[in-house]
Amino acid sequence: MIKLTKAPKSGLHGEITVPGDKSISHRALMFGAIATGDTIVDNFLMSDDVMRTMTLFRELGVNISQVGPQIKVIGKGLAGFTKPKHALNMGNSGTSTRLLMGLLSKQPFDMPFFGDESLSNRPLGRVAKPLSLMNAKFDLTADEFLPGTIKENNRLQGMTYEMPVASAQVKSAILLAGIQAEGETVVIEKMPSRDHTERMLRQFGGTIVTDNGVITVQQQRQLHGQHVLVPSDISSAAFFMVAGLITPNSEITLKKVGVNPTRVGVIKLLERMGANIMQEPIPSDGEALADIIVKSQSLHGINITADDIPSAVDELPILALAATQAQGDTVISGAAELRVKETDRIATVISELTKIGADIEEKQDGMIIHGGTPLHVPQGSILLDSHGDHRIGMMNAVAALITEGDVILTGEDAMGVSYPGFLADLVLLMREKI
Ligand SMILES: O=C(O)C1=C[C@@H](OP(=O)(O)O)[C@@H](O)[C@H](O)C1
Ligand SMILES: C=C(OP(=O)(O)O)C(=O)O
Repeated sequence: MIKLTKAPKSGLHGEITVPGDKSISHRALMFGAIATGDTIVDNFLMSDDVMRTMTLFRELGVNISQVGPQIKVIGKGLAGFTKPKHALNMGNSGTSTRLLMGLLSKQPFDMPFFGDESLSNRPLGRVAKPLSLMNAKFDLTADEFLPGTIKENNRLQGMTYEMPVASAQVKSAILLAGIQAEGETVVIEKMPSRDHTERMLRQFGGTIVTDNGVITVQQQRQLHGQHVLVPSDISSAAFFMVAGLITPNSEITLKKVGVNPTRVGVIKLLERMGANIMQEPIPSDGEALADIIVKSQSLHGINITADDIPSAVDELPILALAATQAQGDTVISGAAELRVKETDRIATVISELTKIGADIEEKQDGMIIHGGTPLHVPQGSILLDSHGDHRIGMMNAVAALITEGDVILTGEDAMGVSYPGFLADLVLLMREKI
């Protein structure tokens, strides 16, 4: 439990380097583990979810160590894992679970796996079904949830699969099985989702062809350990972008943020809301990087539709907060995926922001946010709860900056899933301007 005060009248000021990208850190461990030779990772994210993936690979016999500020993974190759002694604990992490169902779908032993309460309510049929078409085998609950078992299997068969949902986790699970399958594996995406798996496979020496939403891989003979530089996570930076925009008199610089085109939806949507967000590109051999500068500005409501969702899927809670401060209505539709994240993020965004005066209507696949509502605590103090969801916890903290009255955050530990030092960084920005 932690009490947050409103931001000072002088606003939020300073420079923040948010931690490494969660999606890319997971994948650096995965590719490092299945490659031969050493992989060195810079700016690796030490958060609860990524540490889960690290622990899982250690249980599979992979040597992973910290060398100064870097992480070193000694690759085992795809056939080098040893049978884990315990059931694999996936914690709260959807990315670990779904990607590893693909990556570990051709191992000579059964692997029981389980997760926490939230993860045990997230759908796995979306990966189990396509992977089963490739001859992978899973035992899951009748509803296709955890706990379950990734079954022993010695043969995968390539296939062509048209994705029914826009999901980088589903796409990545199929590709990570595809690189071990006989024949060709083709994934067809209607809407582009984050492409870190495709980029990293290429970086590790693999062959992959991407052509207008059609992604083709073959069985890969050998991948080679690499040096991976993880950009700062745009999904974490998004909380400070919105904080800077909606807190009067602010100016915040976010350093070396990953601006991969499949991830910059939050910037594009804020620009559509009228924000002027400065990007100073930084030369990079890998994923695109930029410093991002935001100043307080007025915003207006917009329509956010299905096409906008994949590149901003994790940023919708903080965008909803921005919309409460915009002039006019913001209509979010085609976002039913929000209902199957760490929480039902349509329900939890509404439950927390309406406690402090936001005016939001719930829709099955989104919400209508009636903007221009000053946020205030109706009486005494108010508890804003994360519901165990890191992104809801961080949204609550940013809301507190502009809320009149005493806001007490509960369940703030959840922030450690993607950004353990979030509150410390926020407090840094709140120091009076010198
Ligand atoms: O592939 C990834 O690293 C992720 C994909 C997204 O999930 P979906 O594939 O379910 O959309 C995103 O919400 C998650 O935080 C990370
Ligand atoms: C949905 C998220 O992660 P995951 O699916 O890996 O639990 C997230 O980080 O917002």
